[in-house]
Amino acid sequence: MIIDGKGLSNQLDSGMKAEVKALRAAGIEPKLVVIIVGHDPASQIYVRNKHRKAIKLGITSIIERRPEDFSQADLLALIEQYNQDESVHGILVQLPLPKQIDESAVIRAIDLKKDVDGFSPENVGKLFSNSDEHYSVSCTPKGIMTMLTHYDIDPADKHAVIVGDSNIVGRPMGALLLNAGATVTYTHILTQDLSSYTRTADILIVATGVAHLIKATDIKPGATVIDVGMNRDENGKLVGDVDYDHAKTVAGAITPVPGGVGPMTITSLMQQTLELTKLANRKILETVR
Ligand SMILES: Nc1nc2c(c(=O)[nH]1)N[C@@H](CN(C=O)c1ccc(C(=O)N[C@@H](CCC(=O)O)C(=O)O)cc1)CN2
Ligand SMILES: [Mg+2]
Repeated sequence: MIIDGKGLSNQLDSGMKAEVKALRAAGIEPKLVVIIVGHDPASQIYVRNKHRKAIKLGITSIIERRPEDFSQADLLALIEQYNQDESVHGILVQLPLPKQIDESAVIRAIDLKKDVDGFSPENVGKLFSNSDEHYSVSCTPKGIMTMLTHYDIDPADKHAVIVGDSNIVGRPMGALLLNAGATVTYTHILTQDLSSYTRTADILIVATGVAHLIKATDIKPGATVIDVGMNRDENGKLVGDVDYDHAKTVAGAITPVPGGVGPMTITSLMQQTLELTKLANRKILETVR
């Protein structure tokens, strides 16, 4: 089975469009600000994709582009401007940032109520403690959970193996799967004999940025394989971290690249923008209801 992230993403649009329409009818304009510093070509594509999806759904989208040599102080000031702007519900700073900027200082500067990426220490803490309170979650792992749910792949009592220990994908992914009842194994770049772990995975999440790291022989027959990788091969073609053509003959379910995880990342961003919009306006929405 091929897990069609792009198709699911498009399928979820109509519900979100209706939600935006209802918010606008109540006088509420959902608004997302995306800040991008520098000229990383992949980031330009992702930001453009986010903007297009927002416009399609009726969400107001502002893109703030700044040059490669933009200072941290100026970036913090720009974030503070939007923290103060009550018309803005979500603020996202596209990663990676140029080297002169401290990513964690930038993430901490974003108002918690507008942290649509779920990267703040408070949101991460709530995720890892499986909090009952509202929190945003990193959009890629959230999108993966939405795909698993849609395809009736229940993580409960499954062995999930995470390859790649990033803050954006690997670490929050493991927490979400644990919260859903999976037995989770985190691997690390220092893990020896990686395939001895991957071969025992019922759900295998791969997010390393190493093209074709995972071969068919590294996969347990019937496993669900989620490929978060986005690499350019020698011909400039976009390929994942999984050797898809061979892996799909072994896996029970697998995401393609492109058209798998990427579009669902953007769907999650839109969902969380709407959640934060509703939270910021809950008093108004209570009286409308
Ligand atoms: N502030 C953030 N920065 C980054 C995040 C994030 O969630 N927040 N995640 C990644 C990049 N990312 C979103 O920003 C992202 C990556 C890929 C896609 C996507 O649509 N991929 C398409 C292919 C696009 C292409 O042609 O290159 C696909 O997989 O089909 C969307 C968003 C790092 N930074
Ligand atoms: Mg913060």
